[in-house]
Amino acid sequence: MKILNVDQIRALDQYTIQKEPIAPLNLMERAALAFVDWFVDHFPNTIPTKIFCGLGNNGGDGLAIARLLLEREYPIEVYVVRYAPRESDDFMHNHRRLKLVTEQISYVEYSRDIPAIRHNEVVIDAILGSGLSRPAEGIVKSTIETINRAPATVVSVDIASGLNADKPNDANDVIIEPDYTVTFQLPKLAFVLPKNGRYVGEWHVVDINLHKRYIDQANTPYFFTQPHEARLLLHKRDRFAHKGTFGHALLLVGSYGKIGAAVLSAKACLRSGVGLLTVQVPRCGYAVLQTAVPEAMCRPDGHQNVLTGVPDHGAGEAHSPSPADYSAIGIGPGIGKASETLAMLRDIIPLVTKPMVIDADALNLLSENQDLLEKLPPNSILTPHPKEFERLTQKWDNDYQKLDILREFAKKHRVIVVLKGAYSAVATPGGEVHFNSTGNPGLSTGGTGDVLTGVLTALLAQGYDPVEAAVLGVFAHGLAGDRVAEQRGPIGMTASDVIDALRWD
Ligand SMILES: NC(=O)C1=CN([C@@H]2O[C@H](COP(=O)(O)OP(=O)(O)OC[C@H]3O[C@@H](n4cnc5c(N)ncnc54)[C@H](O)[C@@H]3O)[C@@H](O)[C@H]2O)[C@@H](O)CC1
Ligand SMILES: Nc1ncnc2c1ncn2[C@@H]1O[C@H](COP(=O)(O)OP(=O)(O)O)[C@@H](O)[C@H]1O
Ligand SMILES: [K+]
Repeated sequence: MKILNVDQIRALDQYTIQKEPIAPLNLMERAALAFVDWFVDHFPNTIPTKIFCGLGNNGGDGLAIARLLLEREYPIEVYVVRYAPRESDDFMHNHRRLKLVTEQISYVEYSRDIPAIRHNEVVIDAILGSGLSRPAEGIVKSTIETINRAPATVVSVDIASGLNADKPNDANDVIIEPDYTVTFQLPKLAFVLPKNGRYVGEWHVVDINLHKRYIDQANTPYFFTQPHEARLLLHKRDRFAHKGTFGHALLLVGSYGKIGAAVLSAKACLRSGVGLLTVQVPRCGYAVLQTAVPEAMCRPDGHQNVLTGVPDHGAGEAHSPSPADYSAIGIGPGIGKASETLAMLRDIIPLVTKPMVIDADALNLLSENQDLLEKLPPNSILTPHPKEFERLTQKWDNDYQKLDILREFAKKHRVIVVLKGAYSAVATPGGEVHFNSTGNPGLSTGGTGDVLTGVLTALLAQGYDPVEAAVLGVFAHGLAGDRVAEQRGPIGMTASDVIDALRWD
């Protein structure tokens, strides 16, 4: 699903009005109906509901929503926040229509007009929508502050009043902090950015049938991965497949005290469909790995505690792993930053020609030795969390600047970057960013990143296109986390649970 900017959303509305064609007022009615369908599924018509409307089309939506909810016998009170002398045409139409069915419209011009809001009430916020052009001030600001202080449940129409849909807000902007946002047709970029969490709440997209042709043709770097889109990426298995069909992965993982990371990534790799798996761990991890992951072959490193890439000659290993023997290589979980391990990276990276997966301390070593970035095989997948990404690049002032840095980095180094977190962002060398739709805060626990490395390495080994591997792998990893959260709640989730919950159908 595409994420469009405000100008494009406005153009999409106009395109729909002209090409469907549909009168603007009827389009507003369709939007209000879609909101109301969602609302009646979530709130019974016994809860007192206050609707705050601005004077633009978001306010017009609010008035239409009020009328439709009154028809459904919701106890509604309507407040029009009069911040300006002029209303939009469709606001005025809906105002007239609403006045035919209720006397209950109040006008908020001064602070004393703002009603008290109690805890058992619902507030519908239709003050300002995507037409926001400046920070909330005066009576708009006071109303927003009152709503934010109130103990009620708040639902924003389209977008929280005061929140910019596609650019940063100022630190002292006053913005509605809703429990829910019900948005029209497509998500806004603001919804997937960490700093906006409290200004979005739980968000839902409702379909209002805006014109598909415009959406199909619209240019945007931003996408939101939906379940059916991820599922389309999944390779079907041939009835006559054999284990050679699904590639041979090599994981270079673990150090003394972090062999668990090696085990987690290895298990996840096997649970993600790889044909064969070899894991190289320091000698101290040999017995652990052979016991915990019997399906994997294990190459002990020559070093007792850290990876050096030099084989353990005592174990009959004559050669360092030759990258050409493997269909994909994953490096990083638990490896630490020993100088011998850096030397291993320096040896191996220039020899690898196929895309590889780079995570954790391998990323940190790259940050400190940026010349290595130039040597990465094109389309390699880097999986930093925000701190690791900052070390690779620079500090950012806001989430939008972070996205610019992310896209620039992926383009410049011709790599795929999975910037992890809620709505993990997969940036491609072509400049696109795919935000993931699965996952939950239960995944914020040690080892889940190691699991992701195993998943992605398995997909590359099976011959997935690297961008598709990243989008699909991140989606499946988050979905596994969602399954665990559903079964046992998010709080007690472990990385091992996530591995067990991986499914590929
Ligand atoms: N155009 C359409 O066909 C549709 C529009 N829809 C609704 O329309 C909304 C966008 O409508 P508008 O473009 O009228 O935008 P708004 O409803 O956000 O209002 C914009 C108006 O408020 C003023 N304004 C902006 N920031 C302000 C501030 N901080 N304080 C006071 N006034 C401010 C602007 O100058 C403009 O006059 C969407 O969010 C959505 O709710 C939906 O009905 C779907 C269809
Ligand atoms: N709030 C969240 N919502 C969704 N996914 C999350 C959230 N917090 C963390 N995750 C996911 O959990 C994983 C954590 O990875 P990482 O930070 O590398 O952990 P570790 O290094 O302990 O393995 C990433 O895939 C990330 O996207
Ligand atoms: K709003």
